[in-house]
Amino acid sequence: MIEATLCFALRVDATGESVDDNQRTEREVLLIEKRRGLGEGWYNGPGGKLEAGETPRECAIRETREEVGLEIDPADLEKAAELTFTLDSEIHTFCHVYRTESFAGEARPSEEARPEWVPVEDVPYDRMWEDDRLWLPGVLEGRTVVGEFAFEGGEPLDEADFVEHDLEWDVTLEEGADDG
Ligand SMILES: Nc1nc2c([nH]c(=O)n2[C@H]2C[C@H](O)[C@@H](COP(=O)(O)OP(=O)(O)OP(=O)(O)O)O2)c(=O)[nH]1
Repeated sequence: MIEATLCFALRVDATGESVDDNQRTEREVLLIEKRRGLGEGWYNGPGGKLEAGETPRECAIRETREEVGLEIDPADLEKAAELTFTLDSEIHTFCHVYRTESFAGEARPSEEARPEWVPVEDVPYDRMWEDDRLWLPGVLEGRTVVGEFAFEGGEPLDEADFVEHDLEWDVTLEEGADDG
């Protein structure tokens, strides 16, 4: 089983667009266009596989730094979801999902990722993993979720068929003892 992470950074953008002379503010999420590996060409949050000895929280922070150059304090990461992806009835990947509204630095591209701030209302679900439209909107609203997503058709996971899912919302997500 692969253990992996995703990290969704959120900010409020004052667009300055006037609606009846009121300044409109818009929440934005930092997505990446993945340049290689699993999910290449699709949008996702920064993230990736845990390295040996690393906690999920440390992994989410490292991957966000490596892929887009933002620095996040561990205390500012909020656990938002735990997602299990099965492939042909076996657990393929367990993914820890975090969100944060506090970070330092400006997003910059890397070999793995092209970052893009996207209005939360305009997330390009048609260019993402098929299951994301089921859980990411709630996560971006601040909810928590535990989900299981079944894929069939053999490796690689991103070419398999998404066949069924189960979601439990607004759960308390326990942090592991080493994932403080
Ligand atoms: N949003 C979303 N992300 C997913 C799904 N399934 C899935 O594995 N992921 C994530 C978990 C990981 O963050 C990422 C895959 O890990 P990765 O980016 O390290 O994979 P890779 O093959 O590119 O590995 P590497 O070469 O960088 O080592 O994709 C899904 O259905 N939706």
